[in-house]
Order: sequence, then structure tokens, then C-alpha cells
Amino acid sequence: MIISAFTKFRTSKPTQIPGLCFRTFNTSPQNNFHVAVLGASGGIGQPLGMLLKVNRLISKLTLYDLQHTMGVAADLSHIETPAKVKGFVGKDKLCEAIECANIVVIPAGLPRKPGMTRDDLFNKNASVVRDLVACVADTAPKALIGIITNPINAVIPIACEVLKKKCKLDPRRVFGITTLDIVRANTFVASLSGVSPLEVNVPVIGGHSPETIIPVFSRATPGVKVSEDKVKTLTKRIKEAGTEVVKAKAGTGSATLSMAYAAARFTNSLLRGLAGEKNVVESSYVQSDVVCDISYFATPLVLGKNGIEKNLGVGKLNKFEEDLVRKALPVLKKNIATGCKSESRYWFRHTFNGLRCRKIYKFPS
Ligand SMILES: NC(=O)C1=CN([C@@H]2O[C@H](COP(=O)(O)OP(=O)(O)OC[C@H]3O[C@@H](n4cnc5c(N)ncnc54)[C@H](O)[C@@H]3O)[C@@H](O)[C@H]2O)C=CC1
Ligand SMILES: O=C([O-])CC(=O)C(=O)O
Repeated sequence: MIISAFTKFRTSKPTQIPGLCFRTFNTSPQNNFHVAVLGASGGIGQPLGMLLKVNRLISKLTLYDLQHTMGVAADLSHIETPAKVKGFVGKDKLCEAIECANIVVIPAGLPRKPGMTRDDLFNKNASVVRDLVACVADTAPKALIGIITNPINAVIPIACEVLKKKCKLDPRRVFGITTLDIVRANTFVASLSGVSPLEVNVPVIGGHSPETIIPVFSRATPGVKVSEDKVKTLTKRIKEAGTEVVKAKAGTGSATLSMAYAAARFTNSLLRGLAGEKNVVESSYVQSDVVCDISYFATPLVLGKNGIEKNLGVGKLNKFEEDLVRKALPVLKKNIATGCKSESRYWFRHTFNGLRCRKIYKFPS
């Protein structure tokens, strides 16, 4: 299963594109990257750790969580690939886990249960992302940060605000991982059209919620002919695919295995960019100005040594897709404002409390 999962990376350029390695790896100096996973003991964290352990571009894999990380690290460390694995458990070990990382991937936080929306996770997950990103800013300010935690639309603005307050924001380095939407779109279109999913590529733009996930079938490659009716049905399915999994898991969580695959694919693309490979394109929800009036949007990006090298923008859309964007914009704006406001409120409270703690000077009477 894992071999076929990575065939996409291997088939296009077998000798240059790193992907899955069993024992046939090469260890050129470029393959020397350190990836840290924060939330490594969870439903996504564990299979993601495994897929990263077999990535030949990684020489060091650090796993951090509030619980169980030592067991996960011990288990993964027995896999016969070069990446050295180290586990860190508990808040006081966070900085050590992140130090000198080239890439930090964050799947930490609560998943939803049936009946919840991703937005319902905001109150719990906002502070998780805020604290983890604050530590990345202090210990590995040059790291590329890939965030999986929901709600993506609002927590990426929080991450950027945290970095901005610490004067460490480089918008080329902060990513909301929306790859699962593309993975799903490719899979569903392939099963409908009979083309191999490894050959299909459907751009998905916007954000990561039912109203904001926008598949762009008009630019799918290879040119797949899907009737108008089918486009509508497929669009609905892709928008609601997360809920489909949440319902099927019946209270035990949301997508974990497909998400781990998607995050491994995304991290692999970041690594390929860092390693100097040209024309690495992957989509992500990032700070951008490609759509008027909106400061975060998912679009295809060219990745390089400093993260985003070029934002390829929204591109040409048909009328149906334009309407989807129009409907998504107010929702996205609200989500972004929620993230930014929450961060300002937190910062104000924090600073104000700090001031209150100091001895208040009283004028001598
Ligand atoms: N971007 C996307 O497309 C997707 C995002 N997700 C999101 O990913 C997140 C994680 O999902 P699962 O792995 O299924 O959840 P999970 O509950 O199985 O695992 C989360 C892990 O995070 C850890 N954690 C919690 N707070 C932490 C902190 N402050 N520091 C370090 N670790 C901490 C927990 O101990 C746990 O091991 C959820 O928010 C979920 O909604 C899930 C699927 C797709
Ligand atoms: O639906 C969820 O809660 C998890 C998620 O983001 C997805 O599967 O796309």
C-alpha cells in the first residue's frame, strides 16, 4: 500500500525525486533535513511519523506530543531507514524537539465528532497552535511551518499573527495543509473517469471548509471530461468528504490515514523545494494577495529553498467555479477575522496582565 502511495513521486523522475525508501537510499549531503512533528502521538501524527521515517530526504525526525511520544519514537526507530528518530514528551521538551528543524509539521489538537463543524474546534485548537508556533518562532525561526490543525481557515491567521508579533513572520514559510482536498478530488475524479489516480491532478483552491473548498475541474489534468451534473455532485462530495469520514468513524475521530498520506505528500514537496529541485508545485492555504480583499487563500504554489517561490494564483475559472469563489469569500473573511481578532485579544490580555503584575507606581501625596 505504501509503495503505491508514493508511486506518484517516484514515477515522474525516479532517480531524482525522493519518495519512499526501503533500503535503497542514497545519502547525499542534501538529504540532511530535520523534520519535527508536533502532535506526533495522535491519529494523524503516528502514521505521518511512519511515512516521514521512510522519506529519504529526512535525516532527523523529532516527535513531540503531550503524551505517549516515547513509545511511538521507539517503535519507529526500528525501521531500517536512515532518519534518526527522537521522541519528546511534555511542554518543557517542546523547544528541544523543534530546535534547528527545517520543517515543523503540526497535527496537534482536537479532531471533530459527528455533528460538529471544523469551526467548533476553534476555541480549543487556537491556543494549541498559538503556543506551538510561538515556540517555533523562538527556536527555529527559519523553519517552514505546515499546519494541519483545524479550523485551518482561522488558525493559519493566528500562526501568522504570532510570528508577526515576534517579528519573525516570513509569509513564504507558513502553510495550511489543504492537500487532502486535492488527494480526494484526484481519487474521486479518477474513479469516475477510469484514469489512474496517479495521473490525475485537480486543483483545489480557497480554504478548508464546505463553503470554501473549491475544486477547479475546468483545469484538471489530463483533460477529464465530466458532465455538468457530475461536476456538481463531485464538488459537493469533495466539500463534504471530511464529514463523510467523521460520520463513518462514528465518534472516534476524523480522517487520519488519508490525512497522514496528504501531509507526507505535502512535506515531501517542501523537502524537494528545500533540496533545490525546480518546479515543485503544491497547493496550500497561505497568506497572499492573489484575491482582492482577502489576505489568506489556497492556491497552487511553486516551492523552493525559502518556501514559497511563486504564488501561481487562482488562474482561469469558469462561471460555476467563479460563483463558488464568490460564495466562499464572505465565509473566509469571517474565519480570517476570527483568527486575527482572537490573537489580538490574547496579546492585549497577556500584555495587560503583565503590566498589572508589575508594582504600580503611586505618586507621593
Ligand atoms: N487539514 C486537514 O485537512 C485535516 C485536519 N485535521 C485536524 O488535525 C487535528 C488532529 O487530528 P487527529 O490526529 O485525528 O487528532 P488526535 O486527537 O488523534 O491527535 C491529536 C494529538 O495532538 C496532541 N496534542 C494536543 N494538544 C497538544 C499540544 N498543545 N502540544 C502537542 N500535542 C498536543 C494530543 O495529545 C494528540 O496526540 C485535528 O484538529 C483535526 O481536525 C484532520 C484531518 C484533516
Ligand atoms: O473533517 C474534519 O474534521 C477533518 C478534515 O479537515 C478533513 O477530513 O478534511
